[in-house]
Amino acid sequence: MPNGNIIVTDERGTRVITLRRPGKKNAITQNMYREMSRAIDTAQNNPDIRCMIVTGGSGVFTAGDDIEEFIKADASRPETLSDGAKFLYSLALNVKPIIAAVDGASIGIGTVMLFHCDYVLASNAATFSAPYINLGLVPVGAASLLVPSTMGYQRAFAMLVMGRSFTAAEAHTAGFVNTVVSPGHTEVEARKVAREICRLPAEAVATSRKLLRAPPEELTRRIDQESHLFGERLKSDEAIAAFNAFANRKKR
Ligand SMILES: C/C=C/C(=O)SCCNC(=O)CCNC(=O)[C@H](O)C(C)(C)COP(=O)(O)OP(=O)(O)OC[C@H]1O[C@@H](n2cnc3c(N)ncnc32)[C@H](O)[C@@H]1OP(=O)(O)O
Repeated sequence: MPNGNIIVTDERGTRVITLRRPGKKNAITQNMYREMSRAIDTAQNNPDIRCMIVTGGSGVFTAGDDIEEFIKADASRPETLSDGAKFLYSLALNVKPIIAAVDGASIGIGTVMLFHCDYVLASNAATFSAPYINLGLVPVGAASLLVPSTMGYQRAFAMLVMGRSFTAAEAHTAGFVNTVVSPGHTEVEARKVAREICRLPAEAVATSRKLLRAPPEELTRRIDQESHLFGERLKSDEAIAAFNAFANRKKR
């Protein structure tokens, strides 16, 4: 069932996937993961869809996984969070170019997702972090493979092990943002990039893209390894203390 927090529209060969949960900074629930997976999976064999755009609209990309769901999840049953895991597979197995439009904060899975995308536009108000460490967790989504291979070990260490945030300019220098634009302009620019891609010969795009990317089986193997460790970490004292601190932060 569509939940209203993910809006999917098809526009002249481009599927636009919009996260819309403004009251929660676009934090992603398991339902939202399901909707995003469906949008990506159903594009695979649809010849009318040439590329996709993922956007959070203006002001924020996403605050990452919904931490309230982590708190509610039964740590002995990691499958309660399995839609997130399936979404990572959808990204790894996707064969069509994805353009990301990032305006504002991109946190956790929001940032990891970008390393599976093909073209990333950011506003100069964008920030990028993957602060798994601050929650006592470890990276997911093949981040431990893709992040160092994209921007080098030391920058990856700062992001994934130290939990540092990157500005748009730093992300551009690090190589995972193609273009930095003014706030409020990421979607317009993403549509221009989409039109450019849609004009290219589709089969040659698909084959060239495949040559550039890590093999899907390598990505899914790393996703599985990370997910196993992530499941272990979810039960840890460090993670439980961090989730409770987030839940109680406004009560103090
Ligand atoms: C496997 C993948 C794992 C991950 O993705 S790990 C990363 C998880 N995400 C985070 O650690 C980020 C947590 N959120 C924040 O740090 C902050 O928020 C922001 C910096 C994004 C924004 O701060 P501010 O502008 O002060 O807004 P606000 O009052 O904190 O948030 C507005 C409402 O949004 C809810 N919210 C924000 N992020 C999340 C989240 N990740 N999960 C669940 N809810 C979230 C809040 O609670 C609040 O809601 P209410 O107004 O009802 O109190």
